[in-house]
Amino acid sequence: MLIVENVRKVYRVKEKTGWLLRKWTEVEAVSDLSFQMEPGKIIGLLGINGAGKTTTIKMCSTLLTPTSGSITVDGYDVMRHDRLVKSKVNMIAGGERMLYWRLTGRENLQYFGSLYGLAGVRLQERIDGLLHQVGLVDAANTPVERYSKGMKQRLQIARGLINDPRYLFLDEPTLGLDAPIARHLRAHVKKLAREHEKAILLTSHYIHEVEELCDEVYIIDKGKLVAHDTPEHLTKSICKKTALHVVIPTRSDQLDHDLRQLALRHGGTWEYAQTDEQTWEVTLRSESDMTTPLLSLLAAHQSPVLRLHTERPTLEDVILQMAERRGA
Ligand SMILES: Nc1ncnc2c1ncn2[C@@H]1O[C@H](COP(=O)(O)OP(=O)(O)OP(=O)(O)O)[C@@H](O)[C@H]1O
Repeated sequence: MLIVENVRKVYRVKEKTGWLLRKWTEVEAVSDLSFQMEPGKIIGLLGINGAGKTTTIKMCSTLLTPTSGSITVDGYDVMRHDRLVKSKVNMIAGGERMLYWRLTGRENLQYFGSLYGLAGVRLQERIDGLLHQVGLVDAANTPVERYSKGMKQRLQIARGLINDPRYLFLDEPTLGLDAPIARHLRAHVKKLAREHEKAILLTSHYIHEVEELCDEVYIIDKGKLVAHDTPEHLTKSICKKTALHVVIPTRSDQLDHDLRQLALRHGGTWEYAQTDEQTWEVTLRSESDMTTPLLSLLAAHQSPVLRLHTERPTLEDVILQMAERRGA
């Protein structure tokens, strides 16, 4: 297990206060944060503002020292046993950083492997296995500058797995990738957790990706934990309202009145939108299901129903709602 307990990180920065005057100020990037990562599970770390995600990942992977609190990896403190911890963790970032473009895919992996003390036959076998796993065997001896975006990202994965880490941090792994490549990569991430028993922490601005992959989600704002739950529970507990959309051919004053009454009785809201010259879309939002009373009401008005669909809230709605509440 990787256990983060009451961790705080304060950066000291020099600020200009006058023509030649400078003073030191403190920025609290992470405040009293606690969470856990366990093999086989994917957790999401989502931020509302410049929330402290990167700072947290850097502390967990020994690149930054926490100001206070503790981080342990399989019982080893990240600062006191940093060499041992380094062999158990790794990070994969999105975009095109962290690779040497002039070197081939294989040479990149040889270089990064050597940083972990790997060499000889053991390193070659590991590289062959990883190139196979990410589908880059044929491109192994091609310079990375000739790789497509998707190939570079697959090489990033191989690089992140070079030390066979138990704990893997994925920082925006699908940033800038086309939809089919991103989908392929998500499937690979799932496999790493479910079949290879990796403990994965994912940060992503693509909320649907978090919803699809993560077993649990931690939401942080300005370094503080504001919510922790499964994506489903978070959605249910924070965005309770389901939207019911119905398309009808006519509207009348009496129908408007009755729809308003229906929405009020269910503690919900209602609105109309003209979809084209002949049709109207009514949207009713409420915590309770209004499908049956709505259909009865429309039947009583002898109004045909051209289309009806229900829209359940998503994790994206949760984040937007939280950001609005906190004035982000
Ligand atoms: N080296 C640094 N020195 C001073 N302040 C920093 C430093 N790195 C980050 N910060 C500040 O700490 C806070 C958290 O930054 P961090 O990069 O961890 O957030 P983040 O959630 O990764 O943001 P984003 O999603 O925008 O990358 C921000 O207020 C940022 O300005």
